[in-house]
Amino acid sequence: MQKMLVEGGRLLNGKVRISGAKNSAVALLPAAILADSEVTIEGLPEISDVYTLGELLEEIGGSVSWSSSQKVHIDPSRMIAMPLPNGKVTKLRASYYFMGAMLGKFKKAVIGLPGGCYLGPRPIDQHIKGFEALGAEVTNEQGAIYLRAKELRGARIYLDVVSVGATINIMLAAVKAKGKTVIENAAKEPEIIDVATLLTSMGAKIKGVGTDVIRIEGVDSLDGCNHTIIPDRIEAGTYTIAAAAQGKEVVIDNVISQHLESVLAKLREMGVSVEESDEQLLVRPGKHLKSVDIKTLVYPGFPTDLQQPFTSLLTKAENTGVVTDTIYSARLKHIDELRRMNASIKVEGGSAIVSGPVQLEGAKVRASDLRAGASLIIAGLMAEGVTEITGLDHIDRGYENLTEKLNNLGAKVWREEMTELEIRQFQNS
Ligand SMILES: CC(=O)N[C@H]1[C@@H](OP(=O)(O)OP(=O)(O)OC[C@H]2O[C@@H](n3ccc(=O)[nH]c3=O)[C@H](O)[C@@H]2O)O[C@H](CO)[C@@H](O)[C@@H]1O
Ligand SMILES: C=C(OP(=O)(O)O)C(=O)O
Repeated sequence: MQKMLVEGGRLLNGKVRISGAKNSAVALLPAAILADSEVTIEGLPEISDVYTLGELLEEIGGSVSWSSSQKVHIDPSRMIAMPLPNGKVTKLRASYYFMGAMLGKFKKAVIGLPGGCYLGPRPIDQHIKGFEALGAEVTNEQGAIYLRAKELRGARIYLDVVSVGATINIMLAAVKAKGKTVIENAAKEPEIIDVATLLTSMGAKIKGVGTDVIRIEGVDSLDGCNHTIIPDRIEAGTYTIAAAAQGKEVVIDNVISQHLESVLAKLREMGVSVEESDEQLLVRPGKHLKSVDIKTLVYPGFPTDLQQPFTSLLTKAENTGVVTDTIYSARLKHIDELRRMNASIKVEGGSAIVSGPVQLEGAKVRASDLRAGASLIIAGLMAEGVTEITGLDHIDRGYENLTEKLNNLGAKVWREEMTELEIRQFQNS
């Protein structure tokens, strides 16, 4: 088991290239199950979630071959409806996409309840509501979801909450259902459009993605295709926030800036200069950062996945900023760790009230989830002294070559093996 060490105080300068989007990748890979012939996906991020999903595709009989570290060929022709009640499915959130994809292809599936970041309860009732509306019988038996259908029939499905996962999962099941499916109050995240683009290249008939009403006309079969993934807006946002916190002049390369408008607007309000050009952002922090309030919302609002990194930045800003996460009200586990680093943050009525500016100090901290990890790394870059971060398996689920990318920008970040005592302390805490 490893820990990460961050020596604070160095200014970030130079260019960082953004990888393919995690939250697209983790849906595109299961979507390949639906095809009858080879699907090639290019630009995949080198992260553990992607490798785990590749292994799961092999477990159900898929042939998965890599022609480079970012390009995979999936031949689904020998896949079977193998039950996956436990094991690797519990290591990540997106294993829930095996439900929609296997239901669409085989009309049956057994999938253990997903893992992923613990951000408070993360129910999947809307996914199940959608599958049932399409004609599936769904039961929960000993922590695994059993789905069976004689046939899937298109239906009108209104989502009670706007959910990325439910929108994609229902799309996956509906593309091969008989007749028309309408998903109302659908989520609009760019990753949903990316998945619909792949499915359309496979022969699916989908209209309205990117709006809150998606219309799908079921087809009998889907073919293989080639697809290139979109850049990761959350990784891009993380480096943009890091540059605002501790940068001189940082170019964020391979980014679709429209995907980050809500975040860039808040950074500009704080006094950060962000210039947008083709596929790049040039970020220069202002001399004095002013605090702002942020409230996370569904896309195109401020993304919950950047709330934690942004909280770290606010410790450097003058005055008080209020952070409210309306998607995951309990996504506040980074706050105690930031306090260990001398941050002045109060939690009141579910909001974090960040007072600044303070000089953060290096400390031993734990990443309780993926973006808490990003938040602590950004705090470490700003801090005086060395910050030691444990819980790296979370960070590795979502950030490709993070130490290398930061060091290329002039940071000093490295990983070390933990001692047996440190591992015991980590496991018992
Ligand atoms: C793999 C992936 O893409 N993960 C992203 C996805 O997670 P995920 O797909 O799990 O998140 P959702 O969009 O589904 O969740 C949004 C909100 O709806 C609630 N909800 C969701 C489904 C459901 O059936 N019932 C229900 O009540 C959730 O508890 C949450 O409060 O979107 C989140 C919100 O942008 C991001 O933080 C995650 O990074
Ligand atoms: C919460 C996240 O991921 P997951 O849904 O995969 O746990 C995230 O990417 O911030």
